[in-house]
Amino acid sequence: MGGYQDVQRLAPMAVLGAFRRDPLELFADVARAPAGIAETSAFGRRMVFITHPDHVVHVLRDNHRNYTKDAPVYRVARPFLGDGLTVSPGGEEWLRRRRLVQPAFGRSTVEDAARVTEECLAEVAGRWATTDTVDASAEMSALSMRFACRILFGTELTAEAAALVEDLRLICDHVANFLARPFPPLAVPTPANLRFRAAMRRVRATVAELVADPRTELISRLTADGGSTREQVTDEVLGLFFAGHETLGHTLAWCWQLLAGHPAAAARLHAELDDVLGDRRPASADLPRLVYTRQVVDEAMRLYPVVWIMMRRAVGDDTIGGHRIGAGSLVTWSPYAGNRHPDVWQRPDDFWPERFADEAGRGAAYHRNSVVPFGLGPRACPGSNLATIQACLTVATLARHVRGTPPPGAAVAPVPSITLRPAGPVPLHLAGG
Ligand code: HEM
Repeated sequence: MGGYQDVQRLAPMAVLGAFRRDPLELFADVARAPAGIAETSAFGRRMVFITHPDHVVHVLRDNHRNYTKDAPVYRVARPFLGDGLTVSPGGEEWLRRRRLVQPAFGRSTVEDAARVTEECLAEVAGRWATTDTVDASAEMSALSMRFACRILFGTELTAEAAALVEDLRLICDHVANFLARPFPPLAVPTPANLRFRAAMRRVRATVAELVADPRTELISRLTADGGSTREQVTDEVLGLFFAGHETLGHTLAWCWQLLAGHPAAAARLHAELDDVLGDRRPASADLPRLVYTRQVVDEAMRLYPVVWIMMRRAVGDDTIGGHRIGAGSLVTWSPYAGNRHPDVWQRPDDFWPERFADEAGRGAAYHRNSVVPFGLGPRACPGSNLATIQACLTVATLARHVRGTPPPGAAVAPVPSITLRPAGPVPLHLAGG
Protein backbone atom coordinates (compact mmCIF):
# COMPACT_ATOMS: atom_id res chain seq x y z
CA MET A 1 0.00 0.00 0.00
CA GLY A 2 1.35 3.45 -0.82
CA GLY A 3 1.52 6.24 1.72
CA TYR A 4 -0.08 9.63 1.47
CA GLN A 5 3.21 11.07 0.11
CA ASP A 6 3.15 8.64 -2.85
CA VAL A 7 0.00 10.03 -4.42
CA GLN A 8 0.58 11.51 -7.85
CA ARG A 9 0.04 15.27 -7.60
CA LEU A 10 -1.41 17.13 -10.55
CA ALA A 11 -1.05 20.87 -11.15
CA PRO A 12 -4.49 22.49 -10.77
CA MET A 13 -4.24 24.57 -13.98
CA ALA A 14 -3.12 21.51 -15.96
CA VAL A 15 -6.11 19.55 -14.63
CA LEU A 16 -8.50 22.37 -15.47
CA GLY A 17 -7.05 22.68 -18.98
CA ALA A 18 -7.23 18.92 -19.53
CA PHE A 19 -10.80 18.81 -18.19
CA ARG A 20 -11.84 21.49 -20.66
CA ARG A 21 -10.03 19.89 -23.59
CA ASP A 22 -10.99 16.26 -23.09
CA PRO A 23 -12.27 15.10 -19.69
CA LEU A 24 -12.43 11.46 -20.80
CA GLU A 25 -8.72 11.54 -21.64
CA LEU A 26 -7.95 13.29 -18.33
CA PHE A 27 -9.57 10.47 -16.36
CA ALA A 28 -7.87 7.85 -18.56
CA ASP A 29 -4.49 9.48 -17.78
CA VAL A 30 -5.25 9.55 -14.07
CA ALA A 31 -6.23 5.88 -14.19
CA ARG A 32 -2.64 5.15 -15.23
CA ALA A 33 -1.25 6.83 -12.06
CA PRO A 34 0.38 4.47 -9.51
CA ALA A 35 -2.40 2.70 -7.56
CA GLY A 36 -4.85 4.65 -9.75
CA ILE A 37 -4.93 7.55 -7.29
CA ALA A 38 -3.97 11.15 -7.99
CA GLU A 39 -4.82 14.47 -6.42
CA THR A 40 -5.03 18.16 -7.14
CA SER A 41 -6.76 21.25 -5.75
CA ALA A 42 -10.00 22.44 -7.28
CA PHE A 43 -12.91 24.59 -6.21
CA GLY A 44 -10.76 25.60 -3.21
CA ARG A 45 -10.56 21.98 -2.03
CA ARG A 46 -8.36 18.96 -2.38
CA MET A 47 -9.66 16.74 -5.15
CA VAL A 48 -8.74 13.06 -5.23
CA PHE A 49 -9.08 10.97 -8.39
CA ILE A 50 -9.67 7.26 -7.88
CA THR A 51 -10.03 4.40 -10.37
CA HIS A 52 -9.75 0.97 -8.76
CA PRO A 53 -13.09 -0.87 -8.26
CA ASP A 54 -12.19 -1.54 -4.59
CA HIS A 55 -11.88 2.20 -4.02
CA VAL A 56 -15.15 2.94 -5.82
CA VAL A 57 -16.91 0.23 -3.79
CA HIS A 58 -15.46 1.76 -0.61
CA VAL A 59 -16.91 5.19 -1.42
CA LEU A 60 -20.27 4.05 -2.78
CA ARG A 61 -21.01 1.20 -0.43
CA ASP A 62 -18.64 0.20 2.35
CA ASN A 63 -18.13 3.66 3.83
CA HIS A 64 -20.99 5.47 2.08
CA ARG A 65 -21.96 7.38 5.23
CA ASN A 66 -18.75 9.36 4.90
CA TYR A 67 -19.49 10.47 1.34
CA THR A 68 -22.15 12.97 0.35
CA LYS A 69 -23.36 14.13 -3.03
CA ASP A 70 -22.93 17.71 -1.82
CA ALA A 71 -20.30 18.18 -4.54
CA PRO A 72 -19.97 20.58 -7.52
CA VAL A 73 -21.14 18.15 -10.22
CA TYR A 74 -24.54 17.84 -8.52
CA ARG A 75 -24.66 21.30 -6.92
CA VAL A 76 -24.51 22.98 -10.33
CA ALA A 77 -27.50 20.98 -11.51
CA ARG A 78 -29.55 21.46 -8.34
CA PRO A 79 -31.16 24.83 -9.10
CA PHE A 80 -32.39 23.42 -12.43
CA LEU A 81 -32.87 19.74 -11.69
CA GLY A 82 -34.52 20.64 -8.44
CA ASP A 83 -33.75 19.02 -5.15
CA GLY A 84 -34.90 15.56 -6.21
CA LEU A 85 -33.28 12.21 -5.42
CA THR A 86 -30.67 12.28 -8.19
CA VAL A 87 -28.88 15.40 -6.92
CA SER A 88 -29.86 15.37 -3.24
CA PRO A 89 -26.78 15.58 -0.98
CA GLY A 90 -28.09 12.63 1.10
CA GLY A 91 -29.13 12.35 4.75
CA GLU A 92 -32.57 12.03 6.32
CA GLU A 93 -34.52 13.96 3.68
CA TRP A 94 -32.95 11.90 0.87
CA LEU A 95 -33.83 8.67 2.73
CA ARG A 96 -37.44 9.76 3.26
CA ARG A 97 -37.86 10.52 -0.44
CA ARG A 98 -36.07 7.38 -1.57
CA ARG A 99 -38.51 5.32 0.53
CA LEU A 100 -41.37 7.18 -1.09
CA VAL A 101 -40.14 6.57 -4.64
CA GLN A 102 -38.71 3.05 -4.30
CA PRO A 103 -42.03 1.11 -4.24
CA ALA A 104 -42.90 2.61 -7.62
CA PHE A 105 -39.99 0.56 -9.04
CA GLY A 106 -41.26 -2.69 -7.52
CA ARG A 107 -42.07 -5.89 -9.35
CA SER A 108 -45.64 -5.09 -10.46
CA THR A 109 -44.67 -1.65 -11.80
CA VAL A 110 -41.77 -3.15 -13.69
CA GLU A 111 -44.11 -5.78 -15.18
CA ASP A 112 -46.57 -3.07 -16.27
CA ALA A 113 -43.68 -1.03 -17.63
CA ALA A 114 -42.45 -4.02 -19.62
CA ARG A 115 -45.89 -4.29 -21.25
CA VAL A 116 -45.82 -0.57 -22.13
CA THR A 117 -42.33 -1.07 -23.55
CA GLU A 118 -43.51 -3.96 -25.75
CA GLU A 119 -46.40 -1.81 -27.08
CA CYS A 120 -44.14 1.13 -27.92
CA LEU A 121 -41.63 -1.20 -29.58
CA ALA A 122 -44.31 -2.85 -31.74
CA GLU A 123 -45.02 0.54 -33.29
CA VAL A 124 -41.32 1.28 -33.93
CA ALA A 125 -40.73 -2.22 -35.34
CA GLY A 126 -43.66 -1.71 -37.76
CA ARG A 127 -42.10 1.55 -38.98
CA TRP A 128 -38.56 0.14 -39.21
CA ALA A 129 -39.92 -2.75 -41.30
CA THR A 130 -40.68 -0.30 -44.13
CA THR A 131 -37.79 2.18 -43.77
CA ASP A 132 -34.31 2.06 -45.27
CA THR A 133 -32.21 4.28 -42.95
CA VAL A 134 -32.70 5.87 -39.54
CA ASP A 135 -30.65 7.93 -37.12
CA ALA A 136 -30.53 5.54 -34.16
CA SER A 137 -29.57 8.35 -31.80
CA ALA A 138 -32.68 10.43 -32.58
CA GLU A 139 -34.87 7.31 -32.71
CA MET A 140 -33.69 6.07 -29.30
CA SER A 141 -34.09 9.51 -27.68
CA ALA A 142 -37.65 9.68 -29.01
CA LEU A 143 -38.33 6.12 -27.85
CA SER A 144 -36.94 6.65 -24.35
CA MET A 145 -38.97 9.87 -24.10
CA ARG A 146 -42.05 7.85 -24.98
CA PHE A 147 -41.19 5.18 -22.39
CA ALA A 148 -40.61 7.85 -19.72
CA CYS A 149 -43.87 9.69 -20.50
CA ARG A 150 -45.97 6.54 -20.53
CA ILE A 151 -44.37 5.00 -17.44
CA LEU A 152 -43.86 8.08 -15.26
CA PHE A 153 -46.81 10.17 -16.40
CA GLY A 154 -49.26 7.68 -17.93
CA THR A 155 -49.51 9.80 -21.10
CA GLU A 156 -47.98 10.04 -24.59
CA LEU A 157 -47.23 13.80 -24.74
CA THR A 158 -47.38 13.34 -28.51
CA ALA A 159 -47.37 17.03 -29.42
CA GLU A 160 -44.65 18.12 -26.98
CA ALA A 161 -42.29 15.10 -27.12
CA ALA A 162 -39.90 16.25 -29.88
CA ALA A 163 -39.52 19.73 -28.35
CA LEU A 164 -38.92 18.17 -24.92
CA VAL A 165 -36.10 15.98 -26.28
CA GLU A 166 -34.47 19.13 -27.75
CA ASP A 167 -34.94 21.10 -24.53
CA LEU A 168 -33.45 18.33 -22.39
CA ARG A 169 -30.44 18.09 -24.72
CA LEU A 170 -29.91 21.86 -24.55
CA ILE A 171 -30.18 21.87 -20.74
CA CYS A 172 -27.72 18.98 -20.29
CA ASP A 173 -25.15 20.49 -22.65
CA HIS A 174 -25.42 23.92 -21.04
CA VAL A 175 -24.93 22.55 -17.51
CA ALA A 176 -21.98 20.41 -18.71
CA ASN A 177 -20.37 23.43 -20.43
CA PHE A 178 -20.87 25.48 -17.31
CA LEU A 179 -19.12 22.85 -15.21
CA ALA A 180 -16.06 23.06 -17.47
CA ARG A 181 -16.22 26.89 -17.89
CA PRO A 182 -18.12 28.43 -14.97
CA PHE A 183 -17.99 31.99 -16.38
CA PRO A 184 -20.08 34.02 -16.87
CA PRO A 185 -22.42 32.84 -14.07
CA LEU A 186 -25.71 31.33 -15.18
CA ALA A 187 -27.61 34.34 -13.81
CA VAL A 188 -25.99 36.65 -16.41
CA PRO A 189 -28.46 37.10 -19.28
CA THR A 190 -26.19 35.99 -22.14
CA PRO A 191 -28.05 34.60 -25.19
CA ALA A 192 -26.98 31.04 -24.24
CA ASN A 193 -28.09 31.47 -20.61
CA LEU A 194 -31.44 32.89 -21.77
CA ARG A 195 -32.01 29.95 -24.14
CA PHE A 196 -31.15 27.61 -21.29
CA ARG A 197 -33.54 29.28 -18.85
CA ALA A 198 -36.34 29.30 -21.44
CA ALA A 199 -35.82 25.55 -22.05
CA MET A 200 -35.85 24.92 -18.31
CA ARG A 201 -39.10 26.88 -17.90
CA ARG A 202 -40.77 24.90 -20.69
CA VAL A 203 -39.73 21.50 -19.30
CA ARG A 204 -40.71 22.48 -15.77
CA ALA A 205 -44.11 23.79 -16.90
CA THR A 206 -44.84 20.52 -18.74
CA VAL A 207 -43.84 18.43 -15.72
CA ALA A 208 -45.84 20.67 -13.33
CA GLU A 209 -48.96 20.20 -15.50
CA LEU A 210 -48.56 16.43 -15.39
CA VAL A 211 -47.99 16.46 -11.64
CA ALA A 212 -51.25 18.42 -11.23
CA ASP A 213 -53.15 15.60 -12.95
CA PRO A 214 -51.64 12.37 -11.55
CA ARG A 215 -52.22 9.32 -13.75
CA THR A 216 -49.64 6.91 -12.36
CA GLU A 217 -49.07 5.29 -9.00
CA LEU A 218 -45.70 7.04 -8.73
CA ILE A 219 -47.10 10.56 -9.13
CA SER A 220 -50.08 9.76 -6.92
CA ARG A 221 -47.73 8.55 -4.17
CA LEU A 222 -45.61 11.66 -4.43
CA THR A 223 -48.52 14.13 -4.48
CA ALA A 224 -50.24 12.33 -1.57
CA ASP A 225 -47.11 12.73 0.58
CA GLY A 226 -47.94 15.32 3.20
CA GLY A 227 -44.22 16.08 3.74
CA SER A 228 -43.64 17.47 0.22
CA THR A 229 -44.80 20.73 -1.35
CA ARG A 230 -46.05 20.78 -4.97
CA GLU A 231 -42.69 22.36 -5.94
CA GLN A 232 -40.78 19.47 -4.34
CA VAL A 233 -42.94 16.91 -6.12
CA THR A 234 -42.24 18.71 -9.42
CA ASP A 235 -38.50 18.65 -8.61
CA GLU A 236 -38.64 14.94 -7.87
CA VAL A 237 -40.52 14.05 -11.03
CA LEU A 238 -38.28 16.33 -13.11
CA GLY A 239 -35.21 14.53 -11.74
CA LEU A 240 -36.71 11.11 -12.49
CA PHE A 241 -37.64 12.26 -15.96
CA PHE A 242 -34.05 13.40 -16.66
CA ALA A 243 -32.54 10.31 -15.04
CA GLY A 244 -34.77 7.89 -16.92
CA HIS A 245 -34.92 9.50 -20.35
CA GLU A 246 -31.34 10.64 -21.00
CA THR A 247 -29.64 7.52 -19.71
CA LEU A 248 -31.68 4.90 -21.52
CA GLY A 249 -31.85 6.76 -24.85
CA HIS A 250 -28.08 7.20 -25.08
CA THR A 251 -27.35 3.65 -23.84
CA LEU A 252 -29.49 2.30 -26.68
CA ALA A 253 -27.87 4.59 -29.24
CA TRP A 254 -24.48 3.15 -28.19
CA CYS A 255 -25.82 -0.41 -28.55
CA TRP A 256 -26.80 0.28 -32.18
CA GLN A 257 -23.57 2.08 -32.99
CA LEU A 258 -21.54 -0.85 -31.66
CA LEU A 259 -23.64 -3.53 -33.35
CA ALA A 260 -23.52 -1.67 -36.69
CA GLY A 261 -19.73 -1.63 -36.50
CA HIS A 262 -19.38 -5.30 -35.48
CA PRO A 263 -21.14 -7.58 -37.98
CA ALA A 264 -19.95 -10.79 -36.26
CA ALA A 265 -21.56 -9.73 -32.96
CA ALA A 266 -24.72 -8.67 -34.82
CA ALA A 267 -24.84 -12.08 -36.55
CA ARG A 268 -24.47 -13.89 -33.22
CA LEU A 269 -27.26 -11.74 -31.78
CA HIS A 270 -29.53 -12.56 -34.75
CA ALA A 271 -28.76 -16.27 -34.31
CA GLU A 272 -29.81 -16.10 -30.66
CA LEU A 273 -33.02 -14.24 -31.55
CA ASP A 274 -33.87 -16.82 -34.24
CA ASP A 275 -33.15 -19.67 -31.88
CA VAL A 276 -35.13 -18.38 -28.90
CA LEU A 277 -37.94 -16.52 -30.62
CA GLY A 278 -38.39 -17.99 -34.08
CA ASP A 279 -40.62 -15.46 -35.86
CA ARG A 280 -42.12 -13.97 -32.70
CA ARG A 281 -41.44 -10.58 -31.24
CA PRO A 282 -39.80 -10.84 -27.80
CA ALA A 283 -41.69 -10.37 -24.54
CA SER A 284 -40.14 -9.77 -21.14
CA ALA A 285 -40.68 -13.47 -20.28
CA ASP A 286 -38.11 -14.32 -23.00
CA LEU A 287 -35.35 -12.23 -21.46
CA PRO A 288 -33.80 -14.93 -19.21
CA ARG A 289 -33.03 -16.94 -22.37
CA LEU A 290 -31.68 -13.97 -24.34
CA VAL A 291 -28.27 -14.27 -22.77
CA TYR A 292 -26.21 -12.80 -25.61
CA THR A 293 -28.65 -9.88 -25.97
CA ARG A 294 -27.97 -9.04 -22.32
CA GLN A 295 -24.20 -9.32 -22.89
CA VAL A 296 -24.49 -6.85 -25.79
CA VAL A 297 -26.26 -4.35 -23.53
CA ASP A 298 -23.74 -4.93 -20.68
CA GLU A 299 -20.81 -4.47 -23.04
CA ALA A 300 -22.30 -1.24 -24.47
CA MET A 301 -22.70 0.05 -20.88
CA ARG A 302 -19.09 -0.92 -20.13
CA LEU A 303 -17.66 0.90 -23.15
CA TYR A 304 -20.01 3.88 -23.01
CA PRO A 305 -21.29 4.31 -19.45
CA VAL A 306 -23.76 7.16 -19.78
CA VAL A 307 -23.03 8.20 -16.17
CA TRP A 308 -19.41 8.86 -17.09
CA ILE A 309 -18.35 10.98 -14.09
CA MET A 310 -19.11 10.55 -10.40
CA MET A 311 -18.15 12.67 -7.43
CA ARG A 312 -18.59 12.70 -3.67
CA ARG A 313 -17.42 14.97 -0.82
CA ALA A 314 -15.80 13.34 2.21
CA VAL A 315 -17.59 14.35 5.39
CA GLY A 316 -14.85 13.15 7.76
CA ASP A 317 -11.27 11.90 7.40
CA ASP A 318 -10.85 8.53 5.71
CA THR A 319 -8.25 6.29 4.07
CA ILE A 320 -8.57 4.90 0.55
CA GLY A 321 -6.00 2.43 -0.72
CA GLY A 322 -3.65 3.53 2.05
CA HIS A 323 -4.02 7.21 1.15
CA ARG A 324 -5.42 9.76 3.54
CA ILE A 325 -8.60 11.48 2.39
CA GLY A 326 -9.10 14.61 4.47
CA ALA A 327 -12.55 15.79 5.52
CA GLY A 328 -13.97 18.07 2.83
CA SER A 329 -11.95 16.46 -0.02
CA LEU A 330 -13.78 15.86 -3.27
CA VAL A 331 -13.38 12.29 -4.48
CA THR A 332 -14.07 11.74 -8.18
CA TRP A 333 -13.81 8.98 -10.78
CA SER A 334 -14.95 8.19 -14.27
CA PRO A 335 -16.60 4.84 -15.00
CA TYR A 336 -15.56 5.45 -18.64
CA ALA A 337 -11.86 5.23 -17.67
CA GLY A 338 -12.36 2.53 -15.04
CA ASN A 339 -14.36 0.30 -17.40
CA ARG A 340 -11.52 0.36 -19.96
CA HIS A 341 -8.67 -0.24 -17.56
CA PRO A 342 -6.15 -2.71 -19.10
CA ASP A 343 -5.50 -4.41 -15.74
CA VAL A 344 -9.18 -5.24 -15.46
CA TRP A 345 -10.05 -6.28 -19.03
CA GLN A 346 -8.35 -8.04 -21.90
CA ARG A 347 -8.65 -5.94 -25.10
CA PRO A 348 -10.33 -3.22 -23.01
CA ASP A 349 -11.36 -1.00 -25.93
CA ASP A 350 -12.85 -3.81 -28.03
CA PHE A 351 -16.55 -4.53 -28.26
CA TRP A 352 -16.59 -8.14 -27.11
CA PRO A 353 -19.92 -9.04 -25.45
CA GLU A 354 -18.78 -12.62 -24.78
CA ARG A 355 -16.28 -11.32 -22.22
CA PHE A 356 -19.08 -11.38 -19.64
CA ALA A 357 -19.38 -15.15 -20.04
CA ASP A 358 -15.75 -15.96 -20.56
CA GLU A 359 -12.91 -15.54 -18.12
CA ALA A 360 -10.56 -15.01 -21.08
CA GLY A 361 -12.04 -11.54 -21.42
CA ARG A 362 -10.94 -10.56 -17.91
CA GLY A 363 -7.64 -9.15 -16.73
CA ALA A 364 -5.62 -9.75 -13.57
CA ALA A 365 -7.43 -7.07 -11.57
CA TYR A 366 -10.93 -8.14 -12.67
CA HIS A 367 -13.42 -7.58 -9.93
CA ARG A 368 -17.07 -8.51 -9.49
CA ASN A 369 -17.76 -4.78 -9.28
CA SER A 370 -15.47 -3.77 -12.13
CA VAL A 371 -18.47 -2.46 -14.05
CA VAL A 372 -21.35 -0.94 -12.10
CA PRO A 373 -23.38 0.97 -14.70
CA PHE A 374 -26.16 1.60 -12.18
CA GLY A 375 -23.91 2.52 -9.25
CA LEU A 376 -23.72 0.69 -5.94
CA GLY A 377 -24.83 1.00 -2.36
CA PRO A 378 -27.76 3.04 -1.07
CA ARG A 379 -27.58 5.63 -3.88
CA ALA A 380 -27.65 2.99 -6.63
CA CYS A 381 -30.13 3.52 -9.43
CA PRO A 382 -33.70 2.58 -8.47
CA GLY A 383 -34.52 2.24 -12.19
CA SER A 384 -31.86 -0.39 -12.92
CA ASN A 385 -34.24 -3.37 -13.40
CA LEU A 386 -36.63 -1.34 -15.45
CA ALA A 387 -33.87 0.12 -17.63
CA THR A 388 -32.20 -3.28 -18.18
CA ILE A 389 -35.50 -4.86 -19.25
CA GLN A 390 -36.25 -1.94 -21.57
CA ALA A 391 -32.77 -1.97 -23.11
CA CYS A 392 -32.76 -5.74 -23.72
CA LEU A 393 -36.32 -5.74 -25.12
CA THR A 394 -35.47 -2.87 -27.45
CA VAL A 395 -32.34 -4.55 -28.82
CA ALA A 396 -34.12 -7.91 -29.15
CA THR A 397 -37.16 -6.38 -30.89
CA LEU A 398 -35.41 -4.08 -33.33
CA ALA A 399 -32.15 -5.91 -34.14
CA ARG A 400 -33.68 -8.05 -36.86
CA HIS A 401 -34.66 -4.91 -38.78
CA VAL A 402 -31.04 -3.74 -38.97
CA ARG A 403 -28.86 -4.79 -41.89
CA GLY A 404 -25.43 -6.01 -40.79
CA THR A 405 -23.13 -3.65 -42.66
CA PRO A 406 -22.36 -0.22 -41.17
CA PRO A 407 -22.56 2.82 -43.44
CA PRO A 408 -19.11 4.29 -44.19
CA GLY A 409 -17.77 6.61 -41.50
CA ALA A 410 -20.40 5.46 -39.04
CA ALA A 411 -18.18 5.54 -35.92
CA VAL A 412 -19.35 8.39 -33.69
CA ALA A 413 -17.29 9.93 -30.90
CA PRO A 414 -18.67 10.25 -27.36
CA VAL A 415 -19.53 13.69 -25.95
CA PRO A 416 -19.18 13.91 -22.14
CA SER A 417 -22.23 16.09 -21.55
CA ILE A 418 -24.27 15.51 -18.37
CA THR A 419 -24.56 12.02 -19.78
CA LEU A 420 -22.21 10.42 -22.32
CA ARG A 421 -23.93 10.85 -25.65
CA PRO A 422 -22.98 10.26 -29.29
CA ALA A 423 -21.52 13.41 -30.92
CA GLY A 424 -23.81 13.14 -33.93
CA PRO A 425 -26.30 10.95 -35.73
CA VAL A 426 -25.86 7.16 -35.52
CA PRO A 427 -26.96 6.10 -39.02
CA LEU A 428 -28.37 2.60 -39.40
CA HIS A 429 -29.24 0.77 -42.63
CA LEU A 430 -32.48 -1.12 -42.17
CA ALA A 431 -33.66 -4.20 -43.98
CA GLY A 432 -37.05 -2.67 -44.74
CA GLY A 433 -35.94 -0.26 -47.47
C1 HEM B 1 -29.55 2.73 -18.85
C2 HEM B 1 -30.25 3.43 -17.98
C3 HEM B 1 -29.74 3.98 -16.67
C4 HEM B 1 -28.45 4.07 -16.18
C5 HEM B 1 -27.16 3.63 -16.85
C6 HEM B 1 -28.53 4.69 -14.87
C7 HEM B 1 -27.44 4.92 -14.05
C8 HEM B 1 -27.52 5.45 -12.77
C9 HEM B 1 -26.39 5.60 -11.87
C10 HEM B 1 -24.95 5.21 -12.17
C11 HEM B 1 -26.86 6.14 -10.73
C12 HEM B 1 -26.05 6.43 -9.46
C13 HEM B 1 -25.43 7.79 -9.51
C14 HEM B 1 -24.59 8.10 -8.27
O1 HEM B 1 -24.45 7.27 -7.37
O2 HEM B 1 -24.04 9.21 -8.23
C15 HEM B 1 -28.27 6.37 -10.92
C16 HEM B 1 -29.08 6.95 -9.97
C17 HEM B 1 -30.42 7.20 -10.18
N1 HEM B 1 -31.18 6.79 -11.26
FE1 HEM B 1 -30.55 5.78 -12.86
N2 HEM B 1 -29.84 4.95 -14.59
C18 HEM B 1 -30.61 4.52 -15.65
C19 HEM B 1 -31.99 4.58 -15.75
C20 HEM B 1 -32.82 5.13 -14.82
C21 HEM B 1 -34.26 5.15 -14.89
C22 HEM B 1 -35.09 4.50 -16.01
C23 HEM B 1 -34.70 5.84 -13.80
C24 HEM B 1 -36.10 6.18 -13.39
C25 HEM B 1 -37.12 6.35 -14.19
C26 HEM B 1 -33.54 6.24 -13.03
C27 HEM B 1 -33.57 6.95 -11.86
C28 HEM B 1 -32.48 7.20 -11.05
C29 HEM B 1 -32.54 7.93 -9.79
C30 HEM B 1 -33.79 8.56 -9.17
C31 HEM B 1 -31.25 7.93 -9.25
C32 HEM B 1 -30.81 8.57 -7.93
C33 HEM B 1 -30.98 7.60 -6.80
C34 HEM B 1 -30.55 8.14 -5.45
O3 HEM B 1 -29.60 8.91 -5.38
O4 HEM B 1 -31.18 7.75 -4.47
N3 HEM B 1 -32.42 5.78 -13.67
N4 HEM B 1 -28.65 5.93 -12.15
